Amino acid sequence: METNNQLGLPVGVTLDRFIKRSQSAFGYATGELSQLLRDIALAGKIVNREINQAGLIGLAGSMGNANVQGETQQKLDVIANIRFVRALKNGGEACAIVSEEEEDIIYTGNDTGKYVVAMDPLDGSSNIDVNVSVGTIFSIYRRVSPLGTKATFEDFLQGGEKQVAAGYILYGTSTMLVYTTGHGVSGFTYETSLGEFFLSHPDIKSPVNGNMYTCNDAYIKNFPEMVQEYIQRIREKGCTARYIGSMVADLHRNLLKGGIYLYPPVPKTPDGKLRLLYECYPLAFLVEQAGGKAFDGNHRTLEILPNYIHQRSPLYIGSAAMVEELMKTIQKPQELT
Ligand SMILES: O=P(O)(O)OC[C@H]1O[C@](O)(COP(=O)(O)O)[C@@H](O)[C@@H]1O
Ligand SMILES: [Mg+2]
Ligand SMILES: [Mg+2]
Repeated sequence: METNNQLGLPVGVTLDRFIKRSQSAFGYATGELSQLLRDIALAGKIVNREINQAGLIGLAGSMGNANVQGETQQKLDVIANIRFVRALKNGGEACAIVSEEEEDIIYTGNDTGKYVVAMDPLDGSSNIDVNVSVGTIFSIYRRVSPLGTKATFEDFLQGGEKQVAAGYILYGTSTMLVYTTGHGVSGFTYETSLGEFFLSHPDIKSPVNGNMYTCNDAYIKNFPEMVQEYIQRIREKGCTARYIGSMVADLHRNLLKGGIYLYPPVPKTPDGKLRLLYECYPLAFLVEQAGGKAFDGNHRTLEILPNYIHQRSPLYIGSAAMVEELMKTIQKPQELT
């Protein structure tokens, strides 16, 4: 029976039992982080149900207004945001939230909460109405501001290496929760009739190499020259292209099968499109924990210093050997000068 060798727990164990065992094994003994992970899983179950029935319960389509990113908000972007904020408020462990869907810090009223959460409530919004996989991404920090006070920007701008937990929920052919607390990566599959997440992917290790690259082909001609050179070279080596357009779904495939996801700076988004706090950092933490790598073209993603809660960043992430080869290619001209 395949087990999570660090905890010795078999496939099929419930998320709750896994969290309990992790709490004692990895010393986050006071239980608040465990409860926070449970609150996120609970909100994920509710959002899963609403995504599945969106077309029946009037949740398809756009809200008609734009979020802080200037992107049109889909109804499910807003609903997912409401569900996660409510679950974190009621859970009591998070004192504040940064969400893709809201400009400012969201105060939960739990000023004694030890944690702050940055989240992308619904990732892959362009795919919502066409029944293609979408996701939720979350990142958790222990606050640095004093307990009992209002959280501050500093609590969110600690840098990717200060994350205590991160992960995603993938609403796909099956619904999965995949997360890390810095002790490896485990995946749980949601069993709808029992309403439970069960361990299905213990100790996920990303293949060192892969034969898939993932980027929006329409933008390639505007990619940095060396990135274009790298893509051309791996194509000639037989790499195939896969692009769902929902980062969580694309990353999950590459995490399990091997591959590289690229979202370079392009004229439309010169700083990259993806958001550092609730897309790049959490996925970089998770991919590194699975043996992969993540860069912005110059720096390791987790070492990028944040200065704004909705800051964007280029992202190259995936199988270690593929990302390393890309980094060497990007840095080659600099070495030659
Ligand atoms: O449409 P593009 O430019 O290819 O961008 C697709 C990327 O943008 C995203 O949709 C951004 O995330 P949101 O949907 O949360 O805004 C990623 O999931 C996806 O990889
Ligand atoms: Mg997103
Ligand atoms: Mg989103």
